[in-house]
Amino acid sequence: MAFSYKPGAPFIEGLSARIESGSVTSIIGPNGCGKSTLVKLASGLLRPASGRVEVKGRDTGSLSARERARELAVLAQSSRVPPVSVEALVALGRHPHTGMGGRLGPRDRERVEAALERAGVARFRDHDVRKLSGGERQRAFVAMTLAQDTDLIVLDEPTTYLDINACHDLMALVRDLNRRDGKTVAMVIHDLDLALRYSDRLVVMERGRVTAEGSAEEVLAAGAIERAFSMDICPHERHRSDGAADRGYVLYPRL
Ligand SMILES: Nc1ncnc2c1ncn2[C@@H]1O[C@H](COP(=O)(O)OP(=O)(O)OP(=O)(O)O)[C@@H](O)[C@H]1O
Repeated sequence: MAFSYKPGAPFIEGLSARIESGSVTSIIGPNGCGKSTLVKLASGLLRPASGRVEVKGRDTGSLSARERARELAVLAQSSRVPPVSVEALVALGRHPHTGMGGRLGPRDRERVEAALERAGVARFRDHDVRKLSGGERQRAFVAMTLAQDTDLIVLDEPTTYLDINACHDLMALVRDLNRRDGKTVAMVIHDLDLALRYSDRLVVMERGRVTAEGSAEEVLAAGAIERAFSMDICPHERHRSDGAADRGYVLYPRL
């Protein structure tokens, strides 16, 4: 795939990336490497100069916005916070499915209810989204994407502004949506520790290119993360009382 913001100055050239069905995939890379551009190309907000984005083998460029929104739900980086209740926000996720006038039918209401419950925000249904904490608000937005009822969910920097507990909470929800509900999740994420811990696959980007793809072990073995960020990464394990091991990663700036 190729894409330029300015004519004659291709920013993305020869890019190819794959989000495996049934996986949680993190897209990582330094600021400005093109992660959000890739999300916008996937969501149809931008059009590639050449190449295509396929979802389940269908070229999304040939789909209408409504058809595309039934295939993939995208939570953009700076989602505006509308002055509505949590329930009304989640109902917006049904937009690609509702008929003329956008009125919700029984099935839509069922889906909204399920999404509120699934994301753990049903108790906030009547709250103004603007008055929620960062973590609660992000869950409300995830509920909105769930209401869209797609197999593929794309999250652009979902943990921005969240404290460490809210980050792990949200990642646990993402993993649960993947494991229990069979959602395929692709997310752009800056926190490498979260990316390495919670993803099945990683896509590493640098300067508009994908430099590595694969499991955490594979991209670490290839040295792709160290190269992209000029950091040294030291894995470490903590053995829990139940015998299981938690694996974490410590990153050191290269001297
Ligand atoms: N609308 C635009 N017009 C021109 N250039 C743009 C536009 N949007 C992004 N760019 C440029 O494209 C490059 C990639 O931006 P992008 O937002 O995709 O990076 P990113 O990897 O998501 O960065 P970050 O981690 O900082 O969010 C940057 O150099 C950016 O300045």
